[in-house]
Amino acid sequence: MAGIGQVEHVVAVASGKGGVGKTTVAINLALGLAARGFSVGLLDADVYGPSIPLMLGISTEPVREGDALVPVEKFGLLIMSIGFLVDEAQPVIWRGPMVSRAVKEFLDQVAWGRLDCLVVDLPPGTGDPSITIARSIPAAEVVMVTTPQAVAVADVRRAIHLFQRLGNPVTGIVENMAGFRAAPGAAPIDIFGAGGGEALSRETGIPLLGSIPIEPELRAAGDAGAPILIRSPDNPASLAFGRIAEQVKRGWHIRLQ
Ligand SMILES: Nc1ncnc2c1ncn2[C@@H]1O[C@H](COP(=O)(O)OP(=O)(O)OP(=O)(O)O)[C@@H](O)[C@H]1O
Repeated sequence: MAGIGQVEHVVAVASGKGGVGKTTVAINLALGLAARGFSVGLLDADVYGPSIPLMLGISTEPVREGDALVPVEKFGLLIMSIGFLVDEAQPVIWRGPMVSRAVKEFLDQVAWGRLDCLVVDLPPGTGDPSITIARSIPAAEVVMVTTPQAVAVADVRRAIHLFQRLGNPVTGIVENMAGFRAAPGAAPIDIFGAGGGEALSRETGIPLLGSIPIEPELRAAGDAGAPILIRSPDNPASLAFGRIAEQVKRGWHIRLQ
């Protein structure tokens, strides 16, 4: 069956600005949930820079069955990306209404079937696609990704207010690119500052789900199309993603009570 009618939970991963690691968090959160026994889909709705096919090393294309688009399977996830449908070398220059239409088509036409959770990688910021998804799935919970630095936190604050105004619960904050350790046990160097996620959590009352260190292996894993949670499950970043997946799962149980 096409659409998200049989999807139990939708987690939309958002950010206030680009390049903070939203896609990296979406991928590893999806894998962390799958590792905990859930059936998980991953939707790359980043219309302006769909990078999930590359970051997961996917070279196959989704097939059509009638009107429905069948997701590609990799690393135990069902995956659909706007990147499958556009030419890699061409810039995406769609305007607002087209973007909203494309996102709606994704939501309506992808044959997700029954899923415990669909993780959605939103475009950065608060543009049309983010608003379309938020409006189309009022029950989608939003997880905000930020770096520890004050300017990223200012953008994320604006994005949090937008989703809340649209009625989507913002259920967690993930701080990415926190302290870099040159060697295990070495003191962290706070390249992008420190404490932004915690401060934002205190200010907004939204729980900080976890903090991901700057990890060269994480960047290399993304470039190689082999996510860190699969490639190096014991890496500190992988362990942090595991704890974040655990927190997301706990949130579902708490809300059910
Ligand atoms: N904690 C980290 N340590 C090292 N590299 C990281 C970390 N998080 C993300 N990266 C790298 O930073 C780059 C940007 O990450 P990513 O594509 O996930 O960001 P994004 O917020 O989704 O960007 P976009 O604005 O394109 O949506 C990627 O090369 C990724 O591998």
